[in-house]
Amino acid sequence: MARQFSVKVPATSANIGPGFDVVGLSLSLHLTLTVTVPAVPEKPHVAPKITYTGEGADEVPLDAYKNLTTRVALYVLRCNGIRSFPSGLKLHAHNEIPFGRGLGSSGAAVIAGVILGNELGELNLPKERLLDFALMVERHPDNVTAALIGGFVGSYLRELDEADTAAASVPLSEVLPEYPPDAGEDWGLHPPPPPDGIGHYVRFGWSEPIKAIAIIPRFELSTAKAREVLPSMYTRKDLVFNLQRLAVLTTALAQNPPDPDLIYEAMKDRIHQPYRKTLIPGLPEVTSCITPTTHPGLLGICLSGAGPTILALATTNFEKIAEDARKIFQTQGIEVDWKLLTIAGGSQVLPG
Ligand SMILES: Nc1ncnc2c1ncn2[C@@H]1O[C@H](COP(=O)(O)OP(=O)(O)O)[C@@H](O)[C@H]1O
Ligand SMILES: N[C@@H](CCOP(=O)(O)O)C(=O)O
Repeated sequence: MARQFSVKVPATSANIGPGFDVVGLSLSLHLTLTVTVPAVPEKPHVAPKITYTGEGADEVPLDAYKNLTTRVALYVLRCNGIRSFPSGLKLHAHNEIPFGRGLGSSGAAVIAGVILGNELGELNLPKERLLDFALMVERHPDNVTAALIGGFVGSYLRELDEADTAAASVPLSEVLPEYPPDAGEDWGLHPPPPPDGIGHYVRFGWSEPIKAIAIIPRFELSTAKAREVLPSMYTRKDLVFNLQRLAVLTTALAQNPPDPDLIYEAMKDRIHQPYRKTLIPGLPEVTSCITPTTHPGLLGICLSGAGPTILALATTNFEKIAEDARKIFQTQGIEVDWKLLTIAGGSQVLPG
């Protein structure tokens, strides 16, 4: 009998204001893979057949050697001595996470790929090792860690020794090489495996009544582009501003009832949002005009990941908050969609 399983990975919102590259929150939109492995491998080797529905369906490659998720799976397999996908593999992806909006679509695709590789190779790798593989592709830990573990998660990258630094710094083009068409079983190069224990994390508490409103502009902004505008040096004043807020925020979001005055201020940022406002017209207006005073029920508001989505955390009044944000964006000529989301669990592998 063919083996069937599915892999379900949540969207994430990274940073939550002051936690740039440090914290992430998993949200109730998912990328789901449904996988079928034939009982008897087809001979000669048959390349995977991918079908795809949902967000990104008009642009995502269906060639397993070009698709991000399957390339990551192949990286995991090849690092573990398995040279190719099982012959005749079938994979359907259904994606609810919009591309390039700051809701962790690439992080979810990478985690889905790592888990897919682990399952196809029956490798039984622990979560910590799965994270190592993900960090070789997505090099900031906030999205991938929250997508893997679930909930409100903080993470850091271990300081590596010289050899591990070299191993972890290989270019992405070596981790995910350009595979020739029909790379199949005979393709030669071995990718560099990740060093052990790159990423470390902790899951914070989350106060049950807090929901997330994602206000999603109808344009894409690639994370790479939104990172290019950031400076490489910061003043001590700005660093301390963020550190003070992040220290308070991680506990404040677990308190019941949550304190809007504490959280609104603790979700402010001076490390990334001020620089990204040039790419997201309306960002400063939305984050400063919608407050717990003007919109009771609001706790805090920030850029989601690298943007352009805005994340508002609130306990009530969701529609008013979202519609007023929409009006502000409209004054800048930007249309938005919004979704009320809950905090999701981590990635899962389900039978059948
Ligand atoms: N499900 C997916 N399958 C394949 N590629 C994906 C998938 N999701 C995202 N990607 C890739 O990641 C890109 C978006 O990544 P990024 O710029 O980091 O934005 P974000 O992660 O904030 O959505 C997409 O343009 C696409 O190339
Ligand atoms: N810390 C990163 C997070 C990027 O998240 P994404 O969801 O936009 O990919 C950053 O702010 O660059």
